[in-house]
Amino acid sequence: MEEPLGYRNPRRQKRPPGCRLGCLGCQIYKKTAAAVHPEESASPSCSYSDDDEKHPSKKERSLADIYTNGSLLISRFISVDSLVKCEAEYEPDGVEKTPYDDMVCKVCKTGDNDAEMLLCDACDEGFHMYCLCPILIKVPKGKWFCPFCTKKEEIEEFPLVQTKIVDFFHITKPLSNDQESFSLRMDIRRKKRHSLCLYKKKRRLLPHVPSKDPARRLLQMASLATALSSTKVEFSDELTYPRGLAPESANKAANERGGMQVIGKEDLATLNLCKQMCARGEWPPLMVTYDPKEGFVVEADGHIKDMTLIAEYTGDVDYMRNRLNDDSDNLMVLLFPHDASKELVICPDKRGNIARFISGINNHTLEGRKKQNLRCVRYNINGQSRVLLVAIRDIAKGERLYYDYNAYHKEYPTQHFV
Ligand SMILES: C[S@@+](CC[C@H](N)C(=O)[O-])C[C@H]1O[C@@H](n2cnc3c(N)ncnc32)[C@H](O)[C@@H]1O
Repeated sequence: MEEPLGYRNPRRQKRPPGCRLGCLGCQIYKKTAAAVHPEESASPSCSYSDDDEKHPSKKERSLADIYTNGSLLISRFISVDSLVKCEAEYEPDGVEKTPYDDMVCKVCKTGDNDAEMLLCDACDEGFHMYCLCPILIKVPKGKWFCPFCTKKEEIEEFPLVQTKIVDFFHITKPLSNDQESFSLRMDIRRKKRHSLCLYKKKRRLLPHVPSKDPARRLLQMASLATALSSTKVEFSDELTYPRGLAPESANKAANERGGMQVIGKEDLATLNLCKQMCARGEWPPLMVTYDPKEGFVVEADGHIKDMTLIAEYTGDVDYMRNRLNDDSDNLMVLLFPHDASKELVICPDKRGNIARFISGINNHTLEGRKKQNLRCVRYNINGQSRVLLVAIRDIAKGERLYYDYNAYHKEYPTQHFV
C-alpha cells in the first residue's frame, strides 16, 4: 500500500483564530503586534467585517498562511510592515488591554487558549472550539451561535421502510436474501481460500461480507440515510464531476507528484464486485450512530477482516484552489500534482457516502493512534486517482472505525480529538 493520504483542511487559520467575534483574533494579533511594535498599535475594536477582504487577516494571505498553525500565523503577521494603525489603551508593560482579556470558556470555565475561543454572536459568551460537542476544528464562516442560543435540531430518524430506502440509495434490486449474489461472493472467497498464503503475502483487497439478515441490512442503511439526510448530503457511491467544478479530465493519476500505484487486476475485480454488491443493497456491515463528542460515527456491525475494502471516498471533485474558503471539515486530497493550481480534492458536502462520517484518530497521542483500524489509500484506477478506505486489521463487531486524517498532509488539527 502506498503512503496514505489525509484530509486537507484549507480553511484552517484562514484568519487569526477567533477574529470573527468582536474581533478577538484581531485583538490577539494587535496585542502581539503591540508588544513587538508598541508604536504601531492596534485599535481595540476592529472596523472590518468578518468577510471584508481588507481585513488584516485576509491581507497578505497565501497558501503558506492557510496551512500554518495559529502561532506561526500570528508571528507572520507581526513581521508584516503594513500593520493596522489604531489607538489602544496600554497596560504598564506595553501590552494592550482588550475587552476580551477576562473571557472564560462557558464550558471549561478557563480562559486558556484564547486563540481557540469563539464568541457567540447572540449572547457574546466564549466557548473553546474543542469544548463544543462535537468539537469544531476551525473558525466557522459567517455568524456562529453557541449551543445555548441555537435551538438544536433533533436528528430525525430516516423511516425504516424498505421502499424509501431503496429509493434513497437507488438500489437496483429489493433488499432480499439474494442467493445469486451471495453465492458469487462465496465463490470468490472460496477461490481465495485456496491461495490463502499467497494472498496474505500480497495483501490483496478483500470484498466486504454483508450481514446475512436483510432486516439488519435495512437498519444499517436507515442509519446512513439518517446521517446523510441530517447533513443534507445526497447519496453517491461514485466520484461526481458537476459542471463548474473540476472536469473529469483533470483527474489524471499520471500527474501525481512522485507517481501513484496502479491497482492490480485482482484488487480491481474486488472493487468492482463490492460496487455491484452495494448497488444491490449488500453493503458492508456498518452502522452510523451519533456520538456527542464526535458527531456521526461509523461502527462495525459485524466482524470485518483485515484488508476488507470498506468504502470508496466519494463526493464532488473540485480544484483545491476553489476550496480555500470552504467551511467543510471533510475535504479529501484526490490528486497532488507538481502544479499546485491543479491539486484536486473530494468534497462530500453535497454528495457522498458513508466514508465522510468515519472518524479520525488523534495522532498526537498513543491512545489515539492505537484506535486506527482503517487506512485510506489512493490508487490509479483506469488512469484516474481514487481513494479507498481499507481495514488494516480485523475489526470486531461494535468497534468504531478510525483512520489517520493526517497521514500524508499534516494540516488537520486533531490534537483535541478523543
Ligand atoms: C470528516 S468529519 C467526520 C464526520 C463527523 N463526525 C460528522 O458528524 O459529520 C470530521 C469531524 O468529525 C469530528 N471528529 C472526527 N473524529 C473525531 C475524533 N476522534 N474526536 C472528536 N471529534 C472527531 C470532528 O468534529 C471533525 O471536525
